[in-house]
Amino acid sequence: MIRFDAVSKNYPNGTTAVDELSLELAEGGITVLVGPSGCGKTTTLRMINRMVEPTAGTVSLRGRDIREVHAPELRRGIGYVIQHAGLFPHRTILDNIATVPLLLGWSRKKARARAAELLELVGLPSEMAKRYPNQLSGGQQQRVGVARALGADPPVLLMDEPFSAVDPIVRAELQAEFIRLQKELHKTIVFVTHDIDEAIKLGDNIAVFRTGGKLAQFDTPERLLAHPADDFVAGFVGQDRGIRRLSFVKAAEVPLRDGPVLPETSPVARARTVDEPWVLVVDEARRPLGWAAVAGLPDTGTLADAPLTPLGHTFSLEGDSARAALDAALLSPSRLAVGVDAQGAVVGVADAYELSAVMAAAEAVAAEAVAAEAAAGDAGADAPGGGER
Ligand SMILES: Nc1ncnc2c1ncn2[C@@H]1O[C@H](COP(=O)(O)OP(=O)(O)OP(=O)(O)O)[C@@H](O)[C@H]1O
Repeated sequence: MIRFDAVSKNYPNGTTAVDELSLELAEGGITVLVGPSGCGKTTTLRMINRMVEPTAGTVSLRGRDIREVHAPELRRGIGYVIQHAGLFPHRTILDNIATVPLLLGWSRKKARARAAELLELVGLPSEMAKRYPNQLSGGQQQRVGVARALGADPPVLLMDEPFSAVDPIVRAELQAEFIRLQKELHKTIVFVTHDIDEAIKLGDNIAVFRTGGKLAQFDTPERLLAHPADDFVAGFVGQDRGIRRLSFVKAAEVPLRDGPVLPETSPVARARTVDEPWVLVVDEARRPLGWAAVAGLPDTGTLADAPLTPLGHTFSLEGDSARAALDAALLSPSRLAVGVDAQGAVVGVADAYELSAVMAAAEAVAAEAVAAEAAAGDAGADAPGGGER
């Protein structure tokens, strides 16, 4: 859909910002451009909307060389979101979001109605419509930035480090919201970040750049972690890529055992018969209340009388990954992760050792997939950017 053919950008001072880039970005997917500072990510992004013109090569959009398209017309179909949202300080939030529809000649009423819809879409309350940007938090401003970029419902969205200027908690919220939004909108998104964790979380495909504007690898997150093309990529994706790979294993695939689970109505004597140092105490709906150390149990009474240590966190078999399960195990006082169903009821437990078995199984599946691809003789054809490249 967006295609780079041997594209280079050289500046008069001798800097090569992008060096012979050939890449094909899938329609309706999120492609993340990632790499160290100065490796040419922003330049690559801006060549898509002609804010930067290549020195050599061709960028095409849906098969059409973008040089043939008048820049303002091209940009109408391409939303653009930048790091600090870049909102107009003297316009209300609603008018900021209505910017593009107004530029397109929509009536003020229609543009504002669309802006109100977009405000809701990005998860902001309608009361914010009349405020000014400085009356919003950084995270809220970023949401407005996204809403504004969606103003004319462009099929393509370019996002340059949109979540980098906010704290880690807000950033995680924005990322989750962004994933939800994309499930609804199916835009073709090109997303720049220098953060490999963000790239892995958001990208359908990831292009890793190295300094000098060279593409080091273009692949799915799974393949990037499993098969980094060289030492640079391996170093960039980091030493803890084993743990990251657990993100691709569904928690539902984690083998659980029953574990030492007892209702709070159980007599403490019952907990002593369990051959474990900790028992998980649950309510009548099997929802976990906390861990009780068997050594610290009162002499008589029920588990409702026992001192409980908080769980840390549980993991959901419905939506979480094995990475969340491992985290839950590491934070649990008993070192057991507690898996719950959609109602929050305990299904079973697993320790870190058991979770490592899931990793081994996932590796075997990945190795099989690679072998099958190689056997089919088209190892490159299905990989992103493959095919006609
Ligand atoms: N107008 C310019 N004139 C000269 N060199 C430039 C110009 N714009 C960018 N560069 C250089 O081109 C290279 C790539 O810049 P670019 O902004 O694309 O990198 P980046 O990967 O987005 O970096 P960052 O993560 O730090 O934003 C850098 O070395 C930069 O200094």
